[in-house]
Parts: sequence; structure tokens; C-alpha cells
Amino acid sequence: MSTGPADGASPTPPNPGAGAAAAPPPGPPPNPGAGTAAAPPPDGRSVRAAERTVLRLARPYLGRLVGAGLLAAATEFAGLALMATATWLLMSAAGRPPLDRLTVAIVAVRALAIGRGVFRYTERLAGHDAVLRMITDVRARVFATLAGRGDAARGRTGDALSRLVSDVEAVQDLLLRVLVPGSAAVGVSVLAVAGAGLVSLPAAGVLALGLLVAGVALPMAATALTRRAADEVAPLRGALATDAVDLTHGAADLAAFGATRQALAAAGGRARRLARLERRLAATGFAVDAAGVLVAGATAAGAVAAALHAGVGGVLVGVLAVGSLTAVEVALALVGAARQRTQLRAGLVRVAALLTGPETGVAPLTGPETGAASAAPETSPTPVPATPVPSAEARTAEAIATVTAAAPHDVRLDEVTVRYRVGVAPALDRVTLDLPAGRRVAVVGPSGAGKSTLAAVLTGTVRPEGGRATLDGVDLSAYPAQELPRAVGGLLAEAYVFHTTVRENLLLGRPAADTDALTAATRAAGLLDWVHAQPAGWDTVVGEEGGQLSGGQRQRVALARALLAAPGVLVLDEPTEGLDPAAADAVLASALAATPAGHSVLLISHRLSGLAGLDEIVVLDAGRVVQRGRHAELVAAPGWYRDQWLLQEAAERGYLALTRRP
Ligand SMILES: Nc1ncnc2c1ncn2[C@@H]1O[C@H](COP(=O)(O)OP(=O)(O)OP(=O)(O)O)[C@@H](O)[C@H]1O
Repeated sequence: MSTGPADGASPTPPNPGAGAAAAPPPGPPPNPGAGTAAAPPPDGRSVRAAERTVLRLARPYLGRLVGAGLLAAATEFAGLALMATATWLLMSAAGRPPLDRLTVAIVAVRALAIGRGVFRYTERLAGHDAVLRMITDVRARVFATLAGRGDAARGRTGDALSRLVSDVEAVQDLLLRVLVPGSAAVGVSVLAVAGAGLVSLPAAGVLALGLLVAGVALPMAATALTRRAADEVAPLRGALATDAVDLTHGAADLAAFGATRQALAAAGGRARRLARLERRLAATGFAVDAAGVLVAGATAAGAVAAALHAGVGGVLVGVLAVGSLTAVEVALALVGAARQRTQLRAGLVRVAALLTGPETGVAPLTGPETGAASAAPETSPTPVPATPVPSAEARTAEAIATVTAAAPHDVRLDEVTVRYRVGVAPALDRVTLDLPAGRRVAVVGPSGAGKSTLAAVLTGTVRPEGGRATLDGVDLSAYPAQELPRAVGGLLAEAYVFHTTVRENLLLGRPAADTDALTAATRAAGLLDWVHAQPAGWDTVVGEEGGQLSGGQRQRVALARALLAAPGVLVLDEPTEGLDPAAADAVLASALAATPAGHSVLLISHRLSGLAGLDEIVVLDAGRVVQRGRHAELVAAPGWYRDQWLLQEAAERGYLALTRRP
């Protein structure tokens, strides 16, 4: 079904008018991936509730975690004591005292240096052992919850995987990078002030003040300065990832609706916003780090001044200076812990929501849940009446026509030949087709016959190597790429559904459409009752590549979008693919009825049912027109059409098995 240009071998590249001065784009793009699926930033209450939920799970491992915290404190304290003792040793040694006065300090320095390494190693061992055990529990619970909800089955594997991996890692980081080092910093700060107090109370007061600034004021400032930006960064990153998928996988659809430039501009805007936020976060981080260094220096200087003022002797003043510097550095770990906590907020809330369920008051899961209807496979005729009521059809066509600026057009293919690669048989071989305003033509034929290639010629995606394709008598290749989609377009092969809301997916077809027009097009595609049944209605997010929809629902969204776009020449490439026979007939009938009078239709279909009312049916085989005429004529004449018609009729009535009996 691929109809893009052949890999570099197409003799005539598509979109020749792309560089020409283009008309202003028809309107804003639907902003695919603009973060519509992202949860609002978590508030303080929900984060604290999430932390409590997660910490409750840590209870069985409390002993190990407290042990890890004590070992972390011992590591930091050993470092502090090592610096203080080494300073005392160096300064005392300068006075050349007898060696035995230094022996204890020398041994202490060695013991502390070795002890610090041992403490650090055992702390990491104990901390990771406890946390990894706990994380195994958390993952098992999260997995059980996700499996129970059937997210993977609903095509939400990416989201499920992210919860299972990165969000659960937020729990791990909360313990290992926030709580353990944070509690160690608090413990060491208390011990440092107590130690300084033994030397000089005023110096201890200065140190306590410095530690409060480093361990409380700076972390609070860092949190306040970065929280808003950090909350915005995560959803923006997600939206950009979605942009990348939508812009690549949905490129053909964006081009078909003339929305490429706007979609690129929207994604570029998000990328620039993310870069600005990240620069701001980095600059704030550097400023807070610099403030920390200043606080450390000022605290040491203040402690020295206070000690000298209190008459403390030279060596102890040196010990106080170095000890204060080291203690403030340890307390500055709380700044890192605060930053880390800010970044973990969203992940923690998401995990807690899974662990506790909605009744806990924890913020809801990312993205609205579509109900069972969204997961249900497309099996039965949807709410479209099997026999459409004429007045409703007329109203639908009218509602679509009221927002339709596209004028009727005459399209003609004259002996058109398309060859994707030099030396291979042509995909279209001297095909002639007349599609004046208001005419409705179906193109049928076996797989690979060239049906989608014909549509691609009409939409200007593929240029013929021979013959002429004209729109109102003007060569199609003369049309600027931005203008052609308003005249010729619709539902192309393998239409892409963007990771955004139903409304925005539809507005890609016609950005200015009002709710009446959306309703009319959606009703004609047989999706209106489903939309109304969703808690979020038009704002229901359809998931990555429409993964939260069934195949049939995806097709209906794409069809509704094409009907809403209502170009003068509507191309519908397999509009009922993925629908069961009854639903396919109903949807085709209502879609054709919803096409404004005067607009022509080129319908590509494998199904031959529902074509009786069309003005002409063209049968293609191996790129050539082998039959053409109305349904009744083709059914009466021997050939591919009649054979296929009988086969499909029999199969759909369930008689296929009988016909094969000898
Ligand atoms: N981009 C492409 N590059 C090279 N060959 C292509 C390309 N697209 C289609 N073809 C070839 O052109 C021929 C016609 O393909 P096309 O997709 O138009 O057939 P189709 O009738 O729409 O088939 P189907 O019903 O299976 O979708 C096929 O032989 C196909 O392999």
C-alpha cells in the first residue's frame, strides 16, 4: 500500500511546488503531542501523600535503611573528623613537639581514612540491599496493578513500561539519594556543632547558623527556584518525544492536510521552550552551588573570628576553620537532596497512585482513561443507522459544507503512467480517469494493482512519468504543495492518528471547524456515540499512534477527519478497513452522503459492497484499467469484478464453505 516515492529512483520527485511561494496555511495545526497526555504538575499535598505511601512500603526494611543512614552519617563524620584531626596534626607538628604527643593523632588519621572507606562501602551495600529488596516488592505490585488494568493490551505499553521502570526508580532515588544522605547530613551537622561547642560556644553558634543556611535555607531556595521549571520540563520532554513520533509517522497525513509547516513550528516552539527551561535550571543550579561555596567560606571565617574573639588558641582555631568548611560542605548535600526530590515528584505520585488506588486522594494517573469501549475490538455496527435517514444525511452534508471553503474541481488523468523504479513494470500504465465536479468513482482491483498509486497521483505525492494529471485543466505539478491539499485530499492509505485528543485529531482536517461540523463528520464516520460515551468526550486522548483506540475506531477518526476537511476532490483509500461488513456498509453510506454536493469522490476499496450508487467503477489490474462501468453492468459481465463480487457475497453470508463442496 506504500505510495511514497521509490527510493531515489523515481524519475520525477513528488511535491515539485514545495519551494514555490505558498498560500498562507489554512489554520493552526492540531498540536499533536502538545503534552495533552501529560498530568498537571503535582501539588505539595499529593507529593507528601505519595511519599508517605512509598515510605510505608519501606517498613519491613526499616532496620536496614536506618543502618544505611547511620553508616552514611559515620562516613561523613569520619571525613569531618579526618580533616579536623589532620589539621590539628599538621599545625601541631609545625611546633616540633615530642613524637609521642602526635602518635594518637597519627593513628587516628589512619584509622579515620580507612574507616571512611569501609563505612562508605558498607553503607552502599546496606542501602542498596534494602532499597533493591523494597523495589522488587514495589515493581511486583505495580506490575500486578498494570496487568490488572490491561494497559499493554490497550496499546499503552510505552506508558506501562515507563511506570514500571523510571517511575519505580523514583522510589529508589527518594531513599538512596534523598533520605539516606539527607539524614546523614543532619546527623553530622548536629555532631559538628556539638564538637565546635567543646572548643568555643560563639564559634559553635556561628557554625550552627551557617549550617542552617546551607542545610535549610539554600535547599528551600533551590526547590522554590526550580520547582516550576522542573514540573514543566518532564511533560515537555514527553511531548517532544511524541512530536518526534508524530512528525515522522504522521508526515504523510500532515502533508495531506497542508499542516506540516505548522506542526514543525509547534514542535520547534516546544523544543526551544525546553532548551530555555533547561538553561534556566542549570543557571539556577550553578547560582545555588556558588552560594553554597560562599556560605561555607563565610561560616568558616565567622567561626574563626568568633573563636579568636573568645581567646581560643591558634591550633584549635585552624581546626575550627577546616572543620567548619567540611561540615558546611556535608550540609550542602541537602541542596542536592532537595533538587533530587523536586525531580522525583511526578514519578512518586504516579507510583503511589498505582500502589494505593484512587481512593487515597493521590493525584490521578497520567492521561484520562478511556473506558472499556476504547479497548473493545471493533466488531459490531456502531451507532450509524444501517439505512441512513435522508434528512439526517442532508443535515450532515450541510453542517460540513457550512465550514467548507473548498470549491468543486474537475480532475482528469490522461494516459497516466507511473513507474517507481527504472526497469520494473509500471505501477500505473496509461490510465485515464475523468473526475468532474460531483462525480463519484470507485477504484477496485487486486492487491498491488495500483489503486493507492492512483490516489497518490491525484494528491500530488507521486508524479507520473508519462501522460497528464490535471486539476481544472492545469497540470497538478503546477500547484504549490501547500494549496493542493485543499483541493484534493482525504483519507490516505494507513492514515495516522496523532497522540492527542479526538478533537485535535479532527481539527487537523479543518482547523476552523466548530462543534457542529465536528459532530456531523464524527456521526458520518460512526464514531459519535463512542465520543459521547467517553468521560472526556472530544478531549479524550487517543494515545500514541491512536493506541488507545481499536483499529476500527482509528479508521473512523481518520475518516471523520477527511470528511471534515471536505476537499473539492475527496480521496478515500479504504475508508472502512478494519470494520466488520455491516459497519463498513453503514459507514460508507453515511460518509458518501455526508460529502457536500458538487464535491467529487475517489473511493478505493477492496470491498465491492456499497458501490451500487457510484457513477463509475474502475477495475485496475497490474496498473491497467481492465474494466470500467457501473456496478450493475460489471456484475452482469464476466471478469474480475463479477468473480470478486460473487466471492465476497458468498463469504459474507457464510456460504463460502458450501460453495467449496464438490
Ligand atoms: N513507494 C513505492 N516504491 C516502489 N514501489 C511501489 C511503491 N508504492 C507502491 N509500489 C508498487 O507499485 C505497485 C502498486 O502498488 P499500490 O500500493 O498502488 O497497489 P494497491 O492496488 O493500492 O495495493 P493494495 O490493494 O495492496 O493496497 C505495487 O507493485 C507496489 O509494489
